Amino acid sequence: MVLQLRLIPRLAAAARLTPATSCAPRLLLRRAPLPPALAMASAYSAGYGAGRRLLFRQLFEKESSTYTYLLADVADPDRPAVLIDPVDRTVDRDLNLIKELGLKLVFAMNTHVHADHVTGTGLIKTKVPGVKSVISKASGAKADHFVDHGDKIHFGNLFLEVRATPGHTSGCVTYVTGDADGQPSPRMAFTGDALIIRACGRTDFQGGSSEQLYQSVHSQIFTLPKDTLLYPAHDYKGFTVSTVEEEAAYNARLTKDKETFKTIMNSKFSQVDMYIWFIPNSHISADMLTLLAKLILLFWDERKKSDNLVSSWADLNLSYPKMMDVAVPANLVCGIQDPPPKI
Ligand SMILES: N[C@@H](CCC(=O)N[C@@H](CSS)C(=O)NCC(=O)O)C(=O)O
Repeated sequence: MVLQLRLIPRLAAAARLTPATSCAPRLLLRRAPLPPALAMASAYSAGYGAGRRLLFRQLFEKESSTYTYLLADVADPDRPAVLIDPVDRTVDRDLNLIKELGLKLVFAMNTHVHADHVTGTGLIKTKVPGVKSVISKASGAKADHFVDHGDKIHFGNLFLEVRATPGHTSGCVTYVTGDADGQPSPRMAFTGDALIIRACGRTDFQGGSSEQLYQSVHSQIFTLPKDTLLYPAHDYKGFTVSTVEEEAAYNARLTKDKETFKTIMNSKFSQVDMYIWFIPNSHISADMLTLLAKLILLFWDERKKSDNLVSSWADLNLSYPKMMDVAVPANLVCGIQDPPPKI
């Protein structure tokens, strides 16, 4: 009896029956099991009824804590797929998965020019002919296809809408699943580094602007339906997904008013500014200078705590990404130089 009860929900899922109808064993056995690929697709897809066509995977690259996203229309006979923010180090893993699932990769897209890892888009193009790389026009990077705010990227009967969300870099975009019948429900937003779960991307290089980032998130992400699933390009704390409702309530930086947000985002600079002012204006020994610097930092930390401005979640004390000098120039050309022309 116990065995039977355990089996019924599984069989019902395989036969796509609701639990309410699953109590009739006759019905359970009438339907042949789904072919493995389709059964897998429905287990990891979103949407309802005929719109149940999205296959979705979240993939992780551990050196840079980057998420790559795979989306495919498995109801289309060609099973067209897109990859968002692939990393060069994990290209083979991603392409093997795509092959195993019988998908046809059409677009390798970036949310922005990354500073902490080399994009996999160029490498993918050398391994899978016909794949087109995609990035925003505002990024200034090279690609096959440039997007602007409001554009749509179609793969089969699914599409992603492009929303400009500058601030982390001047060319950042968020890709959002379509708002139409047959598109995934709830919607899904791939925020790049504009929004990280309970945090956001830094704004201290690559044309970053805290003013712009605040505006971008509040106007382009927090205005999406509350149940929209948010998928960032990075996570450093072990989170995988959030929602608009959750981030609008609990994001340690973006729930603050704009001026407080700007203070949080620029806090590292405030410390640096103090050193820059202090050093040429002092005639004291190096030891004394170090002691004073420590006292200033201590005072600064205490002030932050007492102001209750920033929780440990929000605190920005970031050194430049280790790979920045390599990653940025490489990512401006799709992560890989074009092969020299054959003469
Ligand atoms: N330590 C890492 C870089 C960490 C970092 O700066 N992450 C960026 C996104 S990648 S440019 C960021 O915006 N972080 C915001 C945050 O609050 O963590 C390395 O050396 O690569």
